Amino acid sequence: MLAGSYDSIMIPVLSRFKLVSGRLRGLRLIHTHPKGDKLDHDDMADLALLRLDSVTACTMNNKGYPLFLDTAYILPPENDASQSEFGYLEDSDPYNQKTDYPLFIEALDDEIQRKTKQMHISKDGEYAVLTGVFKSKEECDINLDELEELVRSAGVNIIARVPQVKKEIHPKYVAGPGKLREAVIKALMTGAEYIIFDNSLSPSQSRAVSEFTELKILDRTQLILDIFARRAKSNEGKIRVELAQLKYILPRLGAKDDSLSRLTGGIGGRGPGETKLEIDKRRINDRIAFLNDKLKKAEQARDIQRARREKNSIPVVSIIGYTNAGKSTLLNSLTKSDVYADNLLFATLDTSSKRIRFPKERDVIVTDTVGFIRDLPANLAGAFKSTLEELHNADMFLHVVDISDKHFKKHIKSVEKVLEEMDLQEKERIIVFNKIDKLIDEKLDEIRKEYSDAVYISAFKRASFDDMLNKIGYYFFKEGIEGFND
Ligand SMILES: Nc1nc2c(ncn2[C@@H]2O[C@H](COP(=O)(O)OP(=O)(O)OP(=O)(O)O)[C@@H](O)[C@H]2O)c(=O)[nH]1
Ligand SMILES: [Mg+2]
Repeated sequence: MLAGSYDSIMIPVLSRFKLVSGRLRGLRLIHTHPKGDKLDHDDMADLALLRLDSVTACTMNNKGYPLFLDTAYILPPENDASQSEFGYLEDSDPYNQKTDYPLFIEALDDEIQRKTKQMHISKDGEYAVLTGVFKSKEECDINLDELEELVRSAGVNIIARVPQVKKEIHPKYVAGPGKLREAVIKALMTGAEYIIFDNSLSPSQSRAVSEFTELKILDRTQLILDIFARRAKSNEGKIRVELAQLKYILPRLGAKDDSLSRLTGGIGGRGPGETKLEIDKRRINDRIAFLNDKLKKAEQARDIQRARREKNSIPVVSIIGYTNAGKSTLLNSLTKSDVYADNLLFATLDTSSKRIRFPKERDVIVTDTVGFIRDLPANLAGAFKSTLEELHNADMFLHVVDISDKHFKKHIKSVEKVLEEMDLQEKERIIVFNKIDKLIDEKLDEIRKEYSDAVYISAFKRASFDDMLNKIGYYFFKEGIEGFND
């Protein structure tokens, strides 16, 4: 029971009635409209955003007796977007209600659950609605395609995109409140647990959006962190990821415990360490200090290792390139080894080094690296400095490019930008166009004309490596690879 003023009531946080995706809240709102209007825009917003079982406005006559009941409820989701989202009860006489309410809602809830499940292609896993604000339609498509790959790599399914093309971002909510509301409703309607922003959310935006909805909110940085957290294998890699996660969370800690648990949860609760609800800033700071200390020790160990390798003066070739270009696959076929490669972004997070032997027993060390990505969030760029710093020790880069990706030119640019930022642009470099098996001949010829210096391979087929190996051989030993594959 809530008492409001003449023209509004405040609905408190409904944490006692947990929101379960693809279901109704188990709560109906019946309230008076002293002014005599029927259900208005705000009522419908509450119905959708709070996912109430139903909302009823009761108008009254001038003596204060109930006159008319106007009741709306959420309809089960339809694949047809033009379908209405709400239904209305005919039952409007306050003194003669005919609806068996519990029965009606139970049936509706079942139907919503059934229809929501039908919309989910895969039975397992969680679903996300993607959103973001983009300067142009083109930027929107490219970024959302990539975000979709990232989300998929994090093991989450995508149910819808609700983007906004607009020059300016909304200072508080990033997307305009109307757009955010649309995304939230879409998520609730489709049983999605997440709303994922392509934009980076500042701490205050992150808090504002988390207060707007009970759904889990992630931005691109968090998503990448989450993927990193899953994949990091080495001691140092794990420390760096956890540090980046903690530093990300710290300024976002709000007053509300509830949003805190959602912020720190990450996907499937893979937040940093064992930190859950009870974390506070002090404990996070303690943990950061502890990890920094551990990191220093790990770095010292690595420097010793590296110094040892440098003494050997064996040429080092580093395989670099955009994420998912096929770097690890190439390393595997090149060195007949078994480094983890998968059709996921950031499959590789720790560098691995392998040797290949050129004729006359000359060795070359080949290293695999973490994939590049555009606008790597600043705190992450730092986190992976160690991985990329090894690039300074390389004598040559193989810049692997997935030419079957329609955005491959953009990927080349992103990689070159990172090289420039790291002052590595002068290093010897071979552009290796990979996945030629996925292209038709005409398209391949076209690209060959444009990039005549590049070599063309399929990382699956060693037979396609001759050109590349010859180039490497000539660069280091002034000699090709005649007899290399014998
Ligand atoms: N068709 C085709 N697929 C390839 C080729 N090379 C790699 N792939 C596939 O591309 C996907 C990515 O390969 P990875 O080797 O993991 O890519 P990566 O560059 O190491 O990716 P990250 O470590 O995530 O940055 C895998 O599914 C590979 O099987 C190729 O020549 N042809
Ligand atoms: Mg890899």
